[in-house]
Amino acid sequence: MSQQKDQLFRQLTATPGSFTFDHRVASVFEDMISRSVPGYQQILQMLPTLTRQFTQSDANYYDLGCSLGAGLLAMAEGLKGSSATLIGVDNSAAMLAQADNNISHLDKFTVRLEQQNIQDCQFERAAMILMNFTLQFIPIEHRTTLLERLYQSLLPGGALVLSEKIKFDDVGTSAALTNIHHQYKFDQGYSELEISQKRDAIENVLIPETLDTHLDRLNQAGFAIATPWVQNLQFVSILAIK
Ligand SMILES: Nc1ncnc2c1ncn2[C@@H]1O[C@H](C[S@+](CC[C@H]([NH3+])C(=O)[O-])CC(=O)[O-])[C@@H](O)[C@H]1O
Ligand SMILES: O=C(O)C(=O)Cc1ccccc1
Repeated sequence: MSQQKDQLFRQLTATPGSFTFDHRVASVFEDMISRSVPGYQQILQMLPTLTRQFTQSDANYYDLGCSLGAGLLAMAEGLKGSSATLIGVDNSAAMLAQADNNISHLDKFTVRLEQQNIQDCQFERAAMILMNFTLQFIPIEHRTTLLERLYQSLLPGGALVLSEKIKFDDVGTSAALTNIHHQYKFDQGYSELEISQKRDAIENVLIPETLDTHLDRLNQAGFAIATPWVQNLQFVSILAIK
């Protein structure tokens, strides 16, 4: 990946809610997400194992909001030797242009990238669906319908891996974890100005919900099992099984 260091928020330019997945974000995204989301690498590291566990024959493996393709690469690693179709969906052309480059060596599998809003996609015969920090960008009122459609598209025993930034009802808990997260970003080399500008830019763009809201929605959608399997501060990954 020809990625650069994320310095997008060094200048005083960000306006509230201005964050978009344009070419500037795409060109630094790997660095941005690694230094902003504690536990991101930990989730990716375990994905081959999860994928291996949920492999089924003649099935599809989706990465929704695939960005640069990190989830597709991790799932492909778990699928070694099996016949499978990997499908990455993202609505950002800038992200997909780089993803295309990053996945070009995966010639053992059928791999497809689709530039689409995931709300408009058809899904079928899914053994595994990954939504690694993507649902948080979908308007709340559309999340239930989307998860119900994902559930319908999964094969019996299929898995949804849903990673999200979550919020907390308790003010004290929320403040404590937010402060540690800011300290984490500071320790990763972001300045106070960068941290506060990024916070403003993603306000009302990234809309977190509580863990209970996510688990309730998954149960409502029909999932037999829905459980967090990784949590690092306010970043949680849920495993839901049909
Ligand atoms: N409606 C939508 N339709 C399609 N794509 C969307 C939509 N909304 C947002 N996106 C896309 O979802 C991705 C979210 S980033 C995922 C990281 C990746 N999963 C990773 O594991 O590296 C997470 C983050 O930035 O916090 C971006 O590439 C958007 O273009
Ligand atoms: O940077 C943050 O504070 C986040 O919450 C995570 C994030 C990571 C990448 C894009 C948008 C949000």
